[in-house]
Amino acid sequence: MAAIIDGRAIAAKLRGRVAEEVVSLAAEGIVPGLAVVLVGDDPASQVYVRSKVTQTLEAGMRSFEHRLPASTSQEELLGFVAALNDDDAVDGILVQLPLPQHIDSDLVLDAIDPLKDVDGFHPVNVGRLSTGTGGLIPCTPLGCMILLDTAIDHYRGLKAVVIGKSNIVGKPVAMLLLERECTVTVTHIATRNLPDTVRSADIVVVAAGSPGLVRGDWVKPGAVVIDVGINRVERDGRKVIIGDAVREEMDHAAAVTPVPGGVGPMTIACLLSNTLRAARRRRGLPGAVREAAVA
Ligand SMILES: NC(=O)C1=CN([C@@H]2O[C@H](COP(=O)(O)OP(=O)(O)OC[C@H]3O[C@@H](n4cnc5c(N)ncnc54)[C@H](OP(=O)(O)O)[C@@H]3O)[C@@H](O)[C@H]2O)C=CC1
Ligand SMILES: Nc1nc(=O)c2c([nH]1)NC[C@@H]1CN(c3ccc(C(=O)N[C@@H](CCC(=O)O)C(=O)O)cc3)C=[N+]21
Ligand SMILES: [Mg+2]
Repeated sequence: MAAIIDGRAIAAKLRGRVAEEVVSLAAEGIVPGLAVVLVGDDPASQVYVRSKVTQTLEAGMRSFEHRLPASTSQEELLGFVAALNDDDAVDGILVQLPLPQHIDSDLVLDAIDPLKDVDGFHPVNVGRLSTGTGGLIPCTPLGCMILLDTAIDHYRGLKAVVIGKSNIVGKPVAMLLLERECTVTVTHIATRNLPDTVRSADIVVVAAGSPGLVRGDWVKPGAVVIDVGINRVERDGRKVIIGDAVREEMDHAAAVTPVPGGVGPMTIACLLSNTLRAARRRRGLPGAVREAAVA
């Protein structure tokens, strides 16, 4: 039987460590603050933003929630981000994606102060990740690595296959695996013979947004499967959330992450840990939780 990696429990532990560090920073008069900006009323985004706000407050940090109408212009949003950059109470800025069609999200991400970019999406942080020179690391990839660490002792030389090449998951998780000296293959919609490519993997990270894409016979016995996919589907007349891998077919894997309760909760815990890290860094204090979690 494959081990089920308990993302909820691991995320709760990480949030607990963040909360402890927040307490010790408070003794120095520092309270980290996270600003979350939501433009429009995408229902999934509203759910995520609510969890982020609640968990930020539970960790003892300040939360600044900004809900802007879908009609917000690009100029207005850029002005808003500039104000958050200048606000000393704000250590982290997250602009929830996707943004409405009429807004160029690359321009918005470019406008965020890299030191406050807790999503790790600014080109400076993307560059820092690719050169291995510090910076803020995207939350979902970071969460994937923390979960992988529970199942893998030695990454060096392992074959990792990443399904998906997005800027927010596929590419950065591939960079982190490469940093650990895995041999990394990044696949996407044009990849030929995806099943055979996946069959060669010791580590599979799937972030395609395609429910049930990865079948049991794609997965080598003893491989570890990290399922990033969040798909809302109807099953037996009920709305449920499932991942990109068929969990029931993964018994021969060494370990798999469930959906829900796997990568999702880690994403938010890593957001809190990045906010703490940004708060420390901005004040010239040495690093925070991340070093301990992903050495
Ligand atoms: N758990 C969490 O915290 C998070 C979960 N997610 C979830 O992860 C999934 C991916 O998110 P995101 O990266 O933003 O999505 P994107 O849609 O931006 O990227 C999906 C990627 O998967 C590739 N892809 C899609 N279908 C296939 C297929 N059948 N075969 C091979 N490759 C495929 C696409 O290829 P191509 O580029 O060629 O089109 C693309 O590179 C979604 O379900 C999303 O909801 C996302 C962020 C956080
Ligand atoms: N700027 C930006 N940063 C993001 O990090 C970002 C974003 N935009 N846009 C959307 C995606 C998606 N995302 C998730 C966060 C938490 C869960 C999560 O907590 N999932 C739980 C609950 C799932 C549920 O019930 O909906 C779970 O998987 O167990 C999932 C997905 C962050 N994203
Ligand atoms: Mg895309």
